[in-house]
Amino acid sequence: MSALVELRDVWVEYGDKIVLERVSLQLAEGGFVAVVGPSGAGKSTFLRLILGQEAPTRGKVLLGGTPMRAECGPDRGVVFQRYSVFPHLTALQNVLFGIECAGAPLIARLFGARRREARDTAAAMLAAVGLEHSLHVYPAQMSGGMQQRLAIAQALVKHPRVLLLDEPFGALDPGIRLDMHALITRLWQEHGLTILMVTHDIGEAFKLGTRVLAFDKRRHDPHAPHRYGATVTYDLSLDRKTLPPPALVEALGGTDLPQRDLA
Ligand SMILES: Nc1ncnc2c1ncn2[C@@H]1O[C@H](COP(=O)(O)OP(=O)(O)OP(=O)(O)O)[C@@H](O)[C@H]1O
Repeated sequence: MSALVELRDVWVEYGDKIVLERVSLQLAEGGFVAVVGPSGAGKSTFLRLILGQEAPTRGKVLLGGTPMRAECGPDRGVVFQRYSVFPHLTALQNVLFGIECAGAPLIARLFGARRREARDTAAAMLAAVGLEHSLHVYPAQMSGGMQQRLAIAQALVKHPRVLLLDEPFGALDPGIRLDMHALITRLWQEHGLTILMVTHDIGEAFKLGTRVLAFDKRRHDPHAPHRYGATVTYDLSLDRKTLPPPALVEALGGTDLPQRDLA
């Protein structure tokens, strides 16, 4: 069986600046892959490649064995750290909009029984993320955690083959982050999702991921930092006993022990 996502010797360059180089990897269906690396290592660029927002300058990106279309499709959902939701729409309207776009791409509006069905689906998705009492609330009236729950509902309602999360919990307070960890783990298990999550928090990566990818530069030219790009420096499949290698913790400038359950 082919991998859900495959990168073959992918490079991303802007002019003479190399951001990513020689990235080859496969992502299996059903995995929860956490992506870490120092700031500027190309983690978001990697996510944008899989989202179809960015095309490789060399190499290939395949989705389900076929070359990725250079556009964001409904088969990929995305949640960013902030601003993933439409501020002028209520929670229900935000999620409903996603269903209407998929069901009626030209006018983004459904009518009659189809609209009622879509409304029920949107309300059920909001209940699944714990927002059943906030259907008619606007994002500006919500806490950061509620907005991220809404963004996740909005992404999931289209049943994406891959859910891409770019620092989704980075702006949240520690307690709310723990609630969100529990939520995303439950949704991943219940919906059989394939998740790719960028995080700056190595503890979060090792707690949630079934696999951790670290991006960094293998080669440096101090006189021309743009000359070499980042690539995958660690690719770790995790079981419950896996701890981050000390060299990786040091590379990320962190000393925190991961919160992985080692019982
Ligand atoms: N459109 C662009 N033109 C030129 N350079 C770009 C462009 N987009 C990204 N870059 C550069 O690519 C590099 C990687 O950026 P990217 O945002 O992918 O890194 P990152 O690992 O996600 O960083 P962070 O952890 O700080 O969010 C950076 O040096 C950035 O300046």
